[in-house]
Amino acid sequence: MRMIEVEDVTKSFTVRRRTGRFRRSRARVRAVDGVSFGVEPGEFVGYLGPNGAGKSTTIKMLTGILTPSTGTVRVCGLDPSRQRTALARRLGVVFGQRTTLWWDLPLRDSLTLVRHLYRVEAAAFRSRLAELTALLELGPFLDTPVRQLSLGQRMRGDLAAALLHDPRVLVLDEPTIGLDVVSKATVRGFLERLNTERGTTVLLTTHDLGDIERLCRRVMIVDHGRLAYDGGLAGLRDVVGADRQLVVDLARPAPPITLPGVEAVRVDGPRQWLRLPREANAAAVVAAVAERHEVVDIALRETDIEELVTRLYGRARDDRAPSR
Ligand SMILES: Nc1ncnc2c1ncn2[C@@H]1O[C@H](COP(=O)(O)OP(=O)(O)OP(=O)(O)O)[C@@H](O)[C@H]1O
Repeated sequence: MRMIEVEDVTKSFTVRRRTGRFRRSRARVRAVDGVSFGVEPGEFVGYLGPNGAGKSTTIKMLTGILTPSTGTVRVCGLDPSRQRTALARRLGVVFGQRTTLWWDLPLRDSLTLVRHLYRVEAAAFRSRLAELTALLELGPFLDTPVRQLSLGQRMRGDLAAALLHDPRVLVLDEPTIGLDVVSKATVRGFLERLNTERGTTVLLTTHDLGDIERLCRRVMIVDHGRLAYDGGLAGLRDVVGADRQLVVDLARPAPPITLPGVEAVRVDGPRQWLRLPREANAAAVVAAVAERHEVVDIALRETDIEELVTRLYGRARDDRAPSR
């Protein structure tokens, strides 16, 4: 059974717009527009898109907070909006922007309350709490009130709360937002282990491409409510048609290097940046450059993921421009 199944789902909202000084009209906004995808057990999937693309709306439909306007959603075989209580036992949810913990209670007491909400047995709770405390390094602040925790500590506490009942699927909305480098690394390392060692299925929305590169074997990119891409990171390079760059350090400054199919896109003293088409044989280009010039150092760079995603967002917009 697939862990998540989304079939031709749309979600529209009615919004009121000012159309004149005293006039308002109602308009329908399609936040999610015909999205379909499936997630298999044990997958780790990234859900990316610019602001307002429809990510949070999708997550809310997966967790049962919102009901789709049309189409069907199944998580662990259940209809989230109709079987929310049954689903809660199989699903963990973390929203980076808000906490599910009680501000005035020490973290330990908050987690005990969560234990009762999910009806986790005392023995299972003890061993699970001990395990999560070790993995997320909660020990030093288990007895601190939640309001006194740093953002990174609170996020680790929220992860523990979402996972106390050992759900099969974990849905995360921006779990690393605002975290410093060390906290990010802890959270990412934890999620990676959860997925590889426990087999928990994870769906993650983020604007942080570092999260995606570190964790996700598959990415879905949504733009204007539609899926613009669904596949591996390597495939994204092919879809966007990304070039590679050869950075060449010569012994001394020289005019821009020209070779068939290769273009010097930047020259800075003895350093030149050459654009290689994807199909070019990098070894042959390196040999040709070395034959003509005295080369001190050479590096081959793939277009980074930030650039790929920016290009894909731009392309999705260009595709739609004529119909708007
Ligand atoms: N309750 C609502 N009522 C009206 N419009 C809404 C509502 N919720 C979302 N929208 C609109 O739906 C669209 C998608 O919003 P959504 O929050 O899903 O985007 P997002 O991809 O999560 O963005 P971000 O990265 O900024 O969180 C936006 O145009 C938003 O204004």
